[in-house]
Amino acid sequence: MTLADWVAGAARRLAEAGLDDARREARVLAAVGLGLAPGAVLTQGERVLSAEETAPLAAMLARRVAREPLSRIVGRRGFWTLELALSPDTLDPRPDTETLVQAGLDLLPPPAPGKTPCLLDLGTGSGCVLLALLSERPDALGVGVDIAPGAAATAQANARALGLADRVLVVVGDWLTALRGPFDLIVSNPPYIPSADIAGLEPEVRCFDPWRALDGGPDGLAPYRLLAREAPARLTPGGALAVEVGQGQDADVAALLAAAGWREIGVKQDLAGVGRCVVARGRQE
Ligand SMILES: C[S@@+](CC[C@H](N)C(=O)[O-])C[C@H]1O[C@@H](n2cnc3c(N)ncnc32)[C@H](O)[C@@H]1O
Repeated sequence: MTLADWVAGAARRLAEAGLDDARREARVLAAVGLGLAPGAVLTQGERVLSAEETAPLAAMLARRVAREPLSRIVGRRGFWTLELALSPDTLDPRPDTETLVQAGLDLLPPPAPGKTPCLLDLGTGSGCVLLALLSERPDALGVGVDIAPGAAATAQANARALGLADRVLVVVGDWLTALRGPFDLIVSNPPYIPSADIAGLEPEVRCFDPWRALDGGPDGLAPYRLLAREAPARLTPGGALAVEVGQGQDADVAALLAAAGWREIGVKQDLAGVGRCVVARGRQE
């Protein structure tokens, strides 16, 4: 079988499995499985594949037909400027979450001699948000918290692989329970899907992202209520909070922060113009 034959057959099976971009995905699977640059799949179409080459490709194709996301099959995801490892306990980081990174960077005080900004990322998952922030701010230290030990281990491994481990502490914990702070910036992309909506999500999400990374309680807002109540005591005076929100949740989250006494509340939009992130400052004193 040639590479072009394999790609054509894989694209057919992926289309039958309901994937929109089946041909491109088939090419990516072939490139990853054979260790080729994506363009080489097109230029090497006549290459004859050996049985040693087609067996792992078939295994990868079967996983994608079962709607496992490509990033999980490959085990890695590009986020911000970083390349991150994933594990079954981590959410697959989404491009929209880069809005939270930018919001966090905008809220931090500018670098100053003798100052070490301290950041906290609640529900760190792969560590994507925290590590992106630290990669941009070499003067800062960061703590990542996750309730899933496997996620915390992956975040720590990502910190090591990116050369950031000496500025990162990852702990297993339940939100703010074990932490006193104070932090200059708290960021979080908490689970925010209303529990009853999870069953209706795409298979890539409901079958492969961990349930704890999705379930935000009956109305999806439970983690924001907790953060609105408990985060102020862990911030430096004038310290800031930035949280990612689901589509349509920005006004509700802004309102519950306002009710809890937060100041300078604002909404940041993602590239599609969706209110994706709510920012606020804690007490001045
Ligand atoms: C939506 S995911 C975000 C992961 C990562 N920050 C990202 O943006 O890709 C939410 C994360 O919160 C974690 N989590 C859920 N409940 C938690 C809790 N009670 N305390 C700490 N972390 C929690 C989940 O394990 C998951 O990693």
